[in-house]
Formats: sequence, structure tokens, C-alpha cells
Amino acid sequence: MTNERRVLVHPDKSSLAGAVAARFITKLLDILDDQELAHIVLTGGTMGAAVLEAVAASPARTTIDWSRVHVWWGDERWVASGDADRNDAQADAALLDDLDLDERNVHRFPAADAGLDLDEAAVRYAAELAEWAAPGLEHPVFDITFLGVGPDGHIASLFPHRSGIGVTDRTVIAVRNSPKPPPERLSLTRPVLNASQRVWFVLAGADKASALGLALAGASRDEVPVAGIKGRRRTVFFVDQDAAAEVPEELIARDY
Ligand SMILES: O=C1O[C@H](COP(=O)(O)O)[C@@H](O)[C@H](O)[C@H]1O
Repeated sequence: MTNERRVLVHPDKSSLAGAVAARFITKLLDILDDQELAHIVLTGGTMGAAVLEAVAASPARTTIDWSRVHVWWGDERWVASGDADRNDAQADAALLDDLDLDERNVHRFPAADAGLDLDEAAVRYAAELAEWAAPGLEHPVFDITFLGVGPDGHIASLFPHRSGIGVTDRTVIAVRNSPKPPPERLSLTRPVLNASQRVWFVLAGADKASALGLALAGASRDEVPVAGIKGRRRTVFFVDQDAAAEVPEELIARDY
């Protein structure tokens, strides 16, 4: 098995979301055939929600034993619980509210109204990761990690030319002065994301083309943080035609 990066292109955003949702359900079934629990990382952003809505719309989602699925997030915006700007609130609305998930298996970042400051919240989430850690690590090995990619190449809340993408001594960081609002955020760090078995980037739209092109052309992770992320077994970029505009033709596989 190779863990080379693969780029799978779909015609548009809606077919992309549907195809990723179908693959996710199939892969999750396979994973749960082989092991008792699955640990999944969700992403915020436009495609994060679109994929979850497509999972919700798929009758095949009923084939999954969701009580064996643990849900985590790659990052969170530091706003109050239930705020529509929170990544977990978007995931709830798109899918999670409809699933038979045990709330103890839904690992939300603390919210801004939880009585903690931002640094304490980062420590709290790190402790939750440690509770579920794989042997020898301080965090679970995630089976599938979904990541959106911002037009500037950020993933989770790790932004270009900021220190966060270089942090390796913690599993969770507090982010201040984020270039994208809201300014305060929490994020998993690169070593945690890179320990994932599979990293699935999902991105659509012409505004993502340059970041993706740069990452695949060998730009540094400081310039485009997405360049610094790779799963242990698989790293797949699921993209639409517009986002693929600057991907070298030889890297493209059309998934339709
Ligand atoms: O703020 C965030 O943005 C990115 C990308 O979002 P998009 O709307 O440009 O697709 C997302 O991946 C991240 O989780 C989120 O907090």
C-alpha cells in the first residue's frame, strides 16, 4: 500500500460531497469490521458541512453502528456553545443530531462559555485526547481525519506564517489573532493530525486552486500549512474541478 498523495477530482461541489459521503460510509463499515471502535476527526468549513449533509441524506448511513464511532474535531472557533459559528454546531445541524451517537463519544472542544480561558480549554481537550490515547501516544490514532483547506492553505486552525503549524510539543494549541474570524480558536497540532491512518482533504471552489497547486508543487508548510499534513496510510485530496485547476495533470485521477 502506498501513502502517496492522491487527488480525486469530481465535477462540482455537490457530486464531490456525495462521493466523499459514500466513500466515508463504506470505509467506516470496513474499519468497524476490523476493530471495535472508530475514531473520526471532523472539519469545519463549507465542504465539512456539505459532506456531513450528504451522509445524512444517504440511506446507507443506517448500516453503520454509530454507537462504536467516536467523533472529534480538528479545530474549533472560540465562541459560545451552540453558536452557529462553531464547527460542532454545524456538524450537529448537518448530521450528528440525526445519529444515534452516545454523547460521551462526541468529543467537543470546550466552548467560550464553559468557564475556562482559552489556554485552559486547550489543556482540557489535550487531557481528553490523552484519555483515549493509543499506546505510547498522547492521543488516539484517528482512523479518518477530514480536513478542509482555506484559500490561504490553512488546515484546522493552523495558518500560514504562524507558529502553530510548527508546534510539535503539544497536542492542542490555543490560537490568537487568527487571520480568519473569529480571532480566537483551538486546534489540534500537526503531529496529531499526521498520526492519522487516513487524511481526507475535501475542498471545492476556484479560491482553493492556488493553495492546492502550491502544496502539491512542494511549497513549504509555513507557506501553505496543508503541505505539512500526511496520513500514515492514505492521504487523499477530494476536490472539484475548480479547486483542481492548478494541480499537475499527472497527479489527477478523475473519480467519475
Ligand atoms: O475556519 C475554518 O476554515 C477552514 C476552511 O473553511 P472553508 O469554508 O474555506 O472551506 C476549515 O477547514 C476549518 O475547520 C475552519 O475552522
